[in-house]
Amino acid sequence: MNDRTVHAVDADHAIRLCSVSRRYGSGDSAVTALDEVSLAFPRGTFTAVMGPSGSGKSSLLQCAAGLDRPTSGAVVVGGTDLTRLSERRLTLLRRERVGFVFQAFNLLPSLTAAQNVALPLRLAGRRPSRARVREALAQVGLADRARHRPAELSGGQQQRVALARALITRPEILFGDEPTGALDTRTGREVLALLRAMVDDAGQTVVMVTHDPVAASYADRVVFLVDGRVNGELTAAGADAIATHMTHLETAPC
Ligand SMILES: Nc1ncnc2c1ncn2[C@@H]1O[C@H](COP(=O)(O)OP(=O)(O)OP(=O)(O)O)[C@@H](O)[C@H]1O
Repeated sequence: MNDRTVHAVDADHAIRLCSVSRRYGSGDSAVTALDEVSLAFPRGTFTAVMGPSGSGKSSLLQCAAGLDRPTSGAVVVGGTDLTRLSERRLTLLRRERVGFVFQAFNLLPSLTAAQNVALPLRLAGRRPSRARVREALAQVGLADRARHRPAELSGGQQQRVALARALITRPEILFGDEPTGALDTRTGREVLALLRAMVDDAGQTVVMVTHDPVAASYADRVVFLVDGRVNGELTAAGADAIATHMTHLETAPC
């Protein structure tokens, strides 16, 4: 690829992983969690990452989000290779250009919903306007709960506050690690519908690790990992087709 092609590719993709490997430990106890994974996540798309336990899903998310450094390979976010950044610049990039939601909502209990949402901007030394916080809460349907503390909100509402907090910096990409794992079925579906709407209406890029075929069916594309390698993908697939594929991966002989 020449420079011009590289720029064109990066304009179309929120993030690219190029031959990313992550090894833990050394010698006899060394584990290869990711083995030369190359993947691109086009802007404005929703990707689910699935695979058997231990296949490398969390390692992939951690490396892609700049929370962990690959042993080798490159992670390119908006034209910047994360693996070459100093810790300080990596922290800044993560804070401003990447959003996260986890299974645990990780809200600060003593702060109101609005204060929790404003936190990433405050940590970045910026003073968030009330309008911007209100807009983020309205985006997740919680405009009327701004002054409530987490204990006064349902699990689904708390996860929506966490989503608003992740989106307040207008990140290039939003990562979710089992974001509906702690929610009941109906509430989980509401959060998934919200993620889908963020992609369709706001052009957000979303990458989500999940074990749930129904959750994965909200995505445009499902990428499957096995033993730290990409092992196929499905596009616009329903939950039944995704579940069948997963069963096949889990029962296939090595
Ligand atoms: N800090 C670590 N030190 C050593 N090995 C690790 C570490 N983190 C992960 N691993 C190993 O790397 C491999 C991939 O782990 P990872 O957590 O990425 O898988 P996963 O697909 O997310 O699993 P699960 O679905 O069970 O959460 C596993 O064999 C795991 O034991």
